[in-house]
Amino acid sequence: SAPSAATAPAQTDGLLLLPSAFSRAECGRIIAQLTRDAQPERDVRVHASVSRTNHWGRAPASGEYDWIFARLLALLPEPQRRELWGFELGTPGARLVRAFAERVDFVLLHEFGPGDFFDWHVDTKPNDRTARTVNVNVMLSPPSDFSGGELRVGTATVRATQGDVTCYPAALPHRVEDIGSGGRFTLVIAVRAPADEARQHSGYWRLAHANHETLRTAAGFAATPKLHLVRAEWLAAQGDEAAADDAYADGYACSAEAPAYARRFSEDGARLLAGGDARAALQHFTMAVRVDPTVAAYGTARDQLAARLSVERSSAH
Ligand SMILES: O=C(O)CCC(=O)C(=O)O
Ligand SMILES: [Fe+2]
Repeated sequence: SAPSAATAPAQTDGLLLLPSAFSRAECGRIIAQLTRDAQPERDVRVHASVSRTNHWGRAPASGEYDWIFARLLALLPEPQRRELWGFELGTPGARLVRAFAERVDFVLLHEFGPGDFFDWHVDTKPNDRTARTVNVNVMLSPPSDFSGGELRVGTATVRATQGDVTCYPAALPHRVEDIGSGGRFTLVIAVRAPADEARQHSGYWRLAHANHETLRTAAGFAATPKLHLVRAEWLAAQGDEAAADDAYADGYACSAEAPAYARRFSEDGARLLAGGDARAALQHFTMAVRVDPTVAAYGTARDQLAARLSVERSSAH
């Protein structure tokens, strides 16, 4: 049988840890169960910044994973079972496991080998219709099996050992550090709300937004283009286009390709101007200046166009 959690789980705004939830043998059983049926799927997307192998599980309601769900629920104390970042993980009683299974969007075994990684991302944003809420992450490999590969969630770095479970909101930026050597297996259990709208009323977005704001002040944020990009997409999903543009600009500006991005904005702006769309051109010139303030010509182009537009505006009155 599995060791039980020695201490009550620690929950911060972004993380809930269930140490030693599964024994070594059970971790092996999970890997065997998930690699038995499905064909592995190599998932390498440069622009989504991921490199890993997926082993997709069967339908969560199939009953195959009930023993895993039952363990998680047994280790979750009642208050957190009822409310984890605004969501209940099932109703108490005999139907607890079945109710939880209905809340599971998918079960997925991740396999990371040497050179694999998973850059900063969120798994859900406002209005994306996924209803995703909580990610449950079971570390299936012992630390001696691989180097690198730490899970980072918001400002926290998770030092999980085999059998440990980490729960966190799917809307909080997270990342798997590059794997140096060996193999890293994790089981991902993606939990969702009964309906997408439920997240609106639960305070889920409010909390997620607070987490994004906290992360923004963390060391390393300012110089990490991908974090700015994730933040920009988050703000855009919330409908805050102006703040999103600022975040995009910050992301381009701190990337190694900043001069090339700025040149592209400048060229696109010139094209838009030639095509008669002066407003959009001004936006592009403004981005060029923000992304690479060292090129004086971008500032000149922006200032001249801004002056011209303001003259046109005042003479129209
Ligand atoms: O730890 C992992 O393997 C993946 C983490 C992740 O991004 C996720 O579970 O959504
Ligand atoms: Fe994720």
